[in-house]
Amino acid sequence: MTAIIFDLDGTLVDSAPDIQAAANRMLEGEGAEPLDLPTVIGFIGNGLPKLVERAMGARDLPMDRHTELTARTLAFYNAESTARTLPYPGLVAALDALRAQGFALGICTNKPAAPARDILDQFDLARHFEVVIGGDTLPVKKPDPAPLRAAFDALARGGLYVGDSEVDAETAERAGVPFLLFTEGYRKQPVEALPHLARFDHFDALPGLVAQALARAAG
Ligand SMILES: O=C(O)COP(=O)(O)O
Ligand SMILES: [Mg+2]
Repeated sequence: MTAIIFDLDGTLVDSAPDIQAAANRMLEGEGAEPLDLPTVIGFIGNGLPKLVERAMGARDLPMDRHTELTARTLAFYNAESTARTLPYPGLVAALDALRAQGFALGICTNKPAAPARDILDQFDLARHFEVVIGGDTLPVKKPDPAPLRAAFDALARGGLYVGDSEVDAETAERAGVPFLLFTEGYRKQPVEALPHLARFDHFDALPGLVAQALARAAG
């Protein structure tokens, strides 16, 4: 049996507006101007500590202040991680179809594991996934391949990675795993710039694409 591991932010759920709200509450506390949504989307992908660093921009940020602001942003986010977040259209039907075909599903995200699980619970998605590796599950984050390898190891099988970003494409490449690119997420560059076996713009297409991709990866 094959495993399919998914990224979370910008892949399964459009979560940027809640991330923006948490970042802006932190910035407000610092007396700083709020960030617009495209700017925040550009900061997503390398995990929350990196997002806080980017949100604070050129401001002097010693390590203990960074730790404190990251904790504060995470607390704001944990308190409200789903108010403005939505799964992408067709997601549940695609997950049902993949599980009916016998695939084991998992998550490998740079989002901390606690809010990742809250989001999965809130949208009744948790039942689809046998493993959740968050950005704070291991000492390293994507694009280090270790979190993705840990997800496959937990399911004791190989397979495909599905994600939306440069970070995901690099992670898959470094892990030696075929990558499927969801094109409606938070990617910064054109699709051609990201190594991928195949891509899709709606979850209705995913089950068929997985079958094709596995045939191509095998052939
Ligand atoms: O938390 C982030 O920066 C990105 O999260 P993701 O890995 O689910 O896209
Ligand atoms: Mg993502």
